Amino acid sequence: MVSCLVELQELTVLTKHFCRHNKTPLSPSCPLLPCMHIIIWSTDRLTVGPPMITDTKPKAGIMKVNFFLFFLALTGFSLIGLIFLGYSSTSLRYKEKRFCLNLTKEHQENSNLQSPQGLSYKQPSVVGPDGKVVPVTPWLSPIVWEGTFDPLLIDSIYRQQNITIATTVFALGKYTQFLKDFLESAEQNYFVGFRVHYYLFTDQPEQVPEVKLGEERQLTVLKVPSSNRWQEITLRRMEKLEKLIESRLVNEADYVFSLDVDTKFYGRWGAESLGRLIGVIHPGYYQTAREQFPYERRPESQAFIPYAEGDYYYGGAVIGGLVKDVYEAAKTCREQLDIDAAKSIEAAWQEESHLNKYFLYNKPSKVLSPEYLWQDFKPHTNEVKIIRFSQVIKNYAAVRPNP
Ligand SMILES: CC(=O)N[C@H]1[C@@H](OP(=O)(O)OP(=O)(O)OC[C@H]2O[C@@H](n3ccc(=O)[nH]c3=O)[C@H](O)[C@@H]2O)O[C@H](CO)[C@H](O)[C@@H]1O
Ligand SMILES: [Mn+2]
Repeated sequence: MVSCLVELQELTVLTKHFCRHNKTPLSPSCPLLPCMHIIIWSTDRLTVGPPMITDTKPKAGIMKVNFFLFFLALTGFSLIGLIFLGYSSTSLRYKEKRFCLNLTKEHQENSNLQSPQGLSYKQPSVVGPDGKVVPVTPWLSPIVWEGTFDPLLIDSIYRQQNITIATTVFALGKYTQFLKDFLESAEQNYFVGFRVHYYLFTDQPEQVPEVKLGEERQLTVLKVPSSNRWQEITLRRMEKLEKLIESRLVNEADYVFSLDVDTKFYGRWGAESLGRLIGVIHPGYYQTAREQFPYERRPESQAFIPYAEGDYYYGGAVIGGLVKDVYEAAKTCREQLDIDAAKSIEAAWQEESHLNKYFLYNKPSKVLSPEYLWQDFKPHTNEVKIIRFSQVIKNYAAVRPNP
C-alpha cells in the first residue's frame, strides 16, 4: 500500500512535469498514465529551466524510473543485437550454403566417375541375352549405338555451342600411307559442319598428302623424331597428347579425340560422341568374359588389372572428351608408362593397357559402341548396324618398323 502510494505520488509529480510541458491537464486517474512513464521521462529531459518540484522524494522516484527505462533500453538494445546476430548468422549460413552449392556444382561438373579398386560386381554386358544391344553402362553412362540418338538434333545442339574439336593423329614411318584415306573419309563423315582442327604428328612432313578440307577445318603438321619400335610410337602418343594439350589445346579446343591413323570412316561420327571422357569398346572383345580380356596381368606393371575386375575392353585407337579430362587421362597413363619403363616393364598392349586401367577406375562419361571402332577383316554382326570407323587391313610386317 505504501509503495503504491509512492508510485502514485511519483506519477503525479511526473504527470505534472508532462502537463507543464504540454500545457494539458492530466489526472492521476487517467488510464494512459502508466504509458506516460516513458513520455514523461523524455519530456522531463526536454524541460528547460529549474525543476518545478525540489522535493527529494520525487527525485528518487525519477531515478527509479530512469533505472527502469535504462533497463528497458538495455533490453531493447540486446534484442536488436540478438536480431542482428540472428540475421547475420542466417545470412552467413545462407552464404555458406550458397558457397557449398557452388562448390558442389563445380565439383560435380569436374568430377570424374572414380570407382574403388578391388570392388566386386558383375561384368556388364554389351549385348543382352535377347541379342539386343545395351544402351547404358552400370554407372549410367550412355553406350552410343545407332538408334539411341537423333543425329540432326544432337548436332544442332552442339553446333550452337560454337565448339572446336581437336583431333590428334600420328603417322610415323610407313603409317603415312594411311593418311590420305583417313583424312578424306574424315572430311566426309567426321563432325561434318563442325570446326575440326587436326594435329598431325609425323616424322616425315613431306609425306603428308594434300587433302581438301571443308570450311572451318584445318590441319597442323607437327614434326616428331622417328622411332624404330612401333611399341614406342604407340605408347608415346600419351606423352605427345599431354604436351599438346598443355601447350596449345587448352586455348585452341573444347574437345579432343586421339585416333589411330590406320583407319577409315565409313559412316557418320558426330556430336553424339561428345562428352566429358570418352572410351570405345574394342570390337574384338565385346562378348568376351573379362577374365579373358587382354589386360595386363602382371602385378609389377602399373597397368595390372586382376582377373575378377573389368567392365569392357577399351580400344586404344580412340580416346576423347573435354580437353581437361583427356589431359588427366593422358597424363596419368604417361606417368604410369614411365614408372613401368623405369622398371623395364612394357604392358601387354602398351598404352592401351594403361588406358584400360585408367577407364576401369575413372569411368568414361560416355562409351562408344564398336560401331565407332571396327576392324575391316571382321565379318558384320547383327548387333552392329552401322560401321562408322574401322581399322583397315594392314600387313603388319610391311608397315611396322619392327616385328
Ligand atoms: C584398334 C586398336 O585399338 N588398336 C590399338 C592396338 O593395335 P594396332 O594394331 O591398331 O596398333 P597400330 O599399329 O595401329 O599402332 C597404333 C597407332 O600408332 C601409330 N603408329 C604405329 C606404328 C608406326 O610404325 N607408326 C605409327 O604412326 C599410328 O597412328 C597407329 O594408328 O594396340 C596399340 C597398342 O599397342 C594401340 O593401342 C592401338 O590403338
Ligand atoms: Mn591401329
